[in-house]
Amino acid sequence: MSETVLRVAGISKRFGGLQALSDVGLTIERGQVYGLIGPNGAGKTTFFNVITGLYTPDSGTFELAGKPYTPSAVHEVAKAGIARTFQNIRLFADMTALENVMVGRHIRTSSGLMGAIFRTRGFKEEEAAIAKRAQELLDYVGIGRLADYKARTLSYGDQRRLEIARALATDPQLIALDEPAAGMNSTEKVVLRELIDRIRKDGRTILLIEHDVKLVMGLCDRVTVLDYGKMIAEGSPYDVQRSEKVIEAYLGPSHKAVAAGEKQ
Ligand SMILES: Nc1ncnc2c1ncn2[C@@H]1O[C@H](COP(=O)(O)OP(=O)(O)OP(=O)(O)O)[C@@H](O)[C@H]1O
Repeated sequence: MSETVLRVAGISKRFGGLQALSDVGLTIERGQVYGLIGPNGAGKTTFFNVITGLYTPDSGTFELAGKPYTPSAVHEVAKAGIARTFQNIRLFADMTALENVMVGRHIRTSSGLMGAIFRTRGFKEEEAAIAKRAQELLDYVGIGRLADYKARTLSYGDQRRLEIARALATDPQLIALDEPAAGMNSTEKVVLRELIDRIRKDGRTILLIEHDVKLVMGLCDRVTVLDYGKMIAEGSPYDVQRSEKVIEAYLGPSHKAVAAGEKQ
């Protein structure tokens, strides 16, 4: 039986005179890769920012794993179980790859500030466990050998993978990836696709904003398409690619020919 991880409804967000989101809602089931696509400025990142507590919506209801949640603060949202990456990579540039992942893990630790100040035995044991888990996650995303390198020295593709490792470190119910393939070459995209597939197979649930239509259509179970802040389609990749509204607003007429060709 399917189990809902995220259910949001009626999200609206206005910036001055601009209605960035109008009555947007979606439901993501456990184990799905869910795609959010649309033209530039459609409201995808605003949606991410709302569900992760960076922006306060004007309206909307939120439920994570069956419990209502209020995305009021980023830290609280991470604790509740949503982790994310950013379109413009946000790593601690002068910390090592390992340390960056350890930071993600710290929201699940218990020793607290006093333990850190007095370096209690409990704190040291916890730190060792966190470092071990962080190394495992670096290995998992394929950059284990770079653990001791400063984040800023990593290639673009490796920095994106490091962001994913850091997000996974919080043991999220839902991992939200904001354009993970941006700036990647085709080889890096293949590796990324395999990684996202593996994360899903290992039981995680993923929300993906991505402009690479091939990647989205190949990976996602469901897709929502936004245009000017409104939902213009929701469904399987197969159906969404054939929606007239989506072709007109986003995919373009050449895609229509491709989709028609596939049917034959
Ligand atoms: N903090 C803000 N203040 C004012 N306007 C904003 C703010 N954030 C986003 N917007 C506007 O809201 C609209 C939606 O932007 P958003 O970044 O969510 O789109 P997007 O679909 O993520 O686009 P892209 O694919 O280019 O990243 C745009 O017109 C943008 O200029």
